[in-house]
Amino acid sequence: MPPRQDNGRISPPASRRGAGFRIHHTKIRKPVTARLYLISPARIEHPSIFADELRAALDGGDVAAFQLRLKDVPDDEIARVADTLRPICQQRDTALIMNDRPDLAVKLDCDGVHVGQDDMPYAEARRIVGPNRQVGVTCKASRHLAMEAAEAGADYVAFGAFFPSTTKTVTTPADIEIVEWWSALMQVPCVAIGGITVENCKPLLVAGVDFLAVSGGVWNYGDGPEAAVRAFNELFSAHGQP
Ligand SMILES: Cc1ncc(COP(=O)(O)OP(=O)(O)O)c(N)n1
Ligand SMILES: Cc1ncsc1CCOP(=O)(O)O
Ligand SMILES: [Mg+2]
Repeated sequence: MPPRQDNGRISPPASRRGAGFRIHHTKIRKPVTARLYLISPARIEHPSIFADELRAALDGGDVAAFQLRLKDVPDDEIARVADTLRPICQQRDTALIMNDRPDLAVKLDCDGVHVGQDDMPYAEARRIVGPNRQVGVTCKASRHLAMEAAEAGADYVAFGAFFPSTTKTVTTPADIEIVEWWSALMQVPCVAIGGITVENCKPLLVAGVDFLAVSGGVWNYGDGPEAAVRAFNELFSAHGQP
């Protein structure tokens, strides 16, 4: 007989656990000091080469989440990349978040999904991923969208873009003041995104942001991704000290 889990669902032995069988997913919880939420490059041509880059980045320090954001890429290619990167994230307790696609988040055993306003409503994403995976929602610069998403049950709300981004050029500009307002009033964690770098992130930390979502600021950092993650974490610790 396979072992029973607390919630009564049957789970196969660890040796036979594959995609879709994990019940306990890595959660993005409200942190005491800010944490890094890493976003993948939009294309990953060679998963095994990128796997080494990701390992190095995660060796630089704490990373709460890694979002697989592959744009205009066929599902089988996304699956190949996810299968290569999933164990790396799991070993380090970094939540693996699928961008745009709740169906793939389930199929590829991710810890959650991120949906934007043009992807699908929060409720639809939640229906697809169920209660145990995380759902984050893009709220751009809108207090209204953020309150709506949080009220509906989103695990985090994302504001931005705070700075010009070379990763996504068409964005809605957001003011740091929205982070200040959100973190003073709300318990649901907030993520800031858009052109964030080691050099420009300090005002977001001062405003009380929970997570910094960063792509170019890590992958294109002069001294490499590992140094970038280390530098972000040093800023988080310095900011967290009284
Ligand atoms: C953490 C986080 N915040 C915002 C976004 C942007 O999502 P969306 O508006 O759907 O744009 P695309 O990323 O799909 O181009 C995000 N991906 N992650
Ligand atoms: C997905 C997304 N949404 C708003 S800006 C952005 C890109 C984030 O990447 P970068 O950190 O390189 O600006
Ligand atoms: Mg999207």
